[in-house]
Amino acid sequence: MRVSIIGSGYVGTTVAACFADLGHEVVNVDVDQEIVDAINDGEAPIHEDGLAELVADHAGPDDTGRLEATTDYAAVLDTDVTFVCLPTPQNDDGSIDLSIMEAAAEQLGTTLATKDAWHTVIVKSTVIPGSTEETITPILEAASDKTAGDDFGVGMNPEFLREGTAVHDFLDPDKVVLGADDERALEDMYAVFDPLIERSDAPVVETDTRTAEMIKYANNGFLAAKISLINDIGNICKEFGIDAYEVADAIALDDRIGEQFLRSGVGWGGSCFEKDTAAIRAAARQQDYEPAMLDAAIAVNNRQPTRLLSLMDDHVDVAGERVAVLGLAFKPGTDDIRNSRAIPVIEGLQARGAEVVAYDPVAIEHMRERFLDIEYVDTPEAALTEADAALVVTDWEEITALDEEFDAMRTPVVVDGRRAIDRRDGIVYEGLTW
Ligand SMILES: NC(=O)c1ccc[n+]([C@@H]2O[C@H](COP(=O)([O-])OP(=O)(O)OC[C@H]3O[C@@H](n4cnc5c(N)ncnc54)[C@H](O)[C@@H]3O)[C@@H](O)[C@H]2O)c1
Ligand SMILES: O=c1ccn([C@@H]2O[C@H](COP(=O)(O)OP(=O)(O)O[C@H]3O[C@H](CO)[C@@H](O)[C@H](O)[C@H]3O)[C@@H](O)[C@H]2O)c(=O)[nH]1
Repeated sequence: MRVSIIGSGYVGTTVAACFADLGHEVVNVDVDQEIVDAINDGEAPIHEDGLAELVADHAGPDDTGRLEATTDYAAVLDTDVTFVCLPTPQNDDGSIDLSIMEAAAEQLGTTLATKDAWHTVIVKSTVIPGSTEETITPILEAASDKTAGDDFGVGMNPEFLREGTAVHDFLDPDKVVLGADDERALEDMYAVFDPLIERSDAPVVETDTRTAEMIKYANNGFLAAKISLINDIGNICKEFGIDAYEVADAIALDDRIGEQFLRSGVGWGGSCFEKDTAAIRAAARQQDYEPAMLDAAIAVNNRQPTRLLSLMDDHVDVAGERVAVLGLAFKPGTDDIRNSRAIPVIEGLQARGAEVVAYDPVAIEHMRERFLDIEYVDTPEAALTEADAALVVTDWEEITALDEEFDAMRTPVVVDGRRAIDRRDGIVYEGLTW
């Protein structure tokens, strides 16, 4: 199959490299020349485990020739299907901002106007139910002067990969959701996904585009709420002096609960949970429905960094004192700091007049753009030296391995938001939920 992919970020580049690896001929279309040049040089434009190898295998000088990139939308004309992997950010009121999708649909439709053969467009971006059918398809029809279902197909295929394990998640998914409103579009989606379905044995969910769109929000809403529920339970455990991790291990033995996403602590961050829960809440309110559970999930998540800071306040007044923040990325394995819990933690420290010194193995450059006026150091030891408190925000391996490094602190108060550090003599240790 010849596949074009509009948007070459976390999702678009991963999907393109994986499809090339599965034997398809793939072209990435992106407005960013640097990203396009990187791919054509055989280099991954983002940091994802296993991605550099795949891009090097299929694009660049000694490649299989199955992956290339361009800024020119005309490249879609030489392909059979187009995946749209563009950003779907939020407006100030939390609702979805579809303007990037709309502009791209217009450009794609105008390009497809000159194609005589059938073509299928598949929305992979996370979009509110009805967006593909009521917004994207009419723009494609108007710009191409063609009719969906007769001249071209439209599908919706939500993506469930996680940052940090994107290549693995894409190649070995728990499920593949194929949403289509016409038979031919569904056939094209199968033609692209068959090698993946065969290799991974993943169950396929066949549905319409609106349901496919909702499945993505339900998936993320459920996972975000699951973490908030274990955080709520964890906060109660802490009040009773009970270890929430021991409780979580026990409830995980119930198949109906399962063991994943039961790590309580400073809460969820990242590019998706916040914007997707906000977008589906806003959409629900537009339908006059009050999404009480999702509201609560967000409220609990916002509370966790405040609880971390107040546990620190119980032991030390940090005004004018040095405080180490260990971990800045929203989770280990990525340099992404979008909605990282480190942001409210640093804001809280600054509000207390603390001198903040931050460490992260890969995310410092990104955080420097957010906070110019704090100190960044290359090692956890440097952050801890002469510190009056240490706050653990991301459970990187080099942070969980810390031990005697805490001896260099002036006042050894350690408040752990990720259950990364072992309690031991010589430090005043507070776990957020244990
Ligand atoms: N990041 C994730 O882990 C993840 C997982 C599942 C789903 N999603 C969803 O997938 C979508 C894409 O997310 P992402 O994280 O890959 O975004 P991203 O910001 O990493 O990448 C988007 C890319 O689109 C390019 N772009 C912007 N406007 C363009 C245009 N008009 N034409 C061509 N290219 C253009 C940008 O240059 C960028 O490279 C979003 O809807 C997101 O919610 C993301
Ligand atoms: O038990 C847990 C599990 C995760 N987290 C936190 O939750 C956040 C999100 O983690 P994760 O889901 O692993 O990362 P994402 O890359 O944001 O992936 C989510 O968002 C993507 C974008 O929509 C979806 O595709 C994925 O399925 C979904 O897991 C991070 O801050 C984690 O530290 C916890 O606090 N406790």
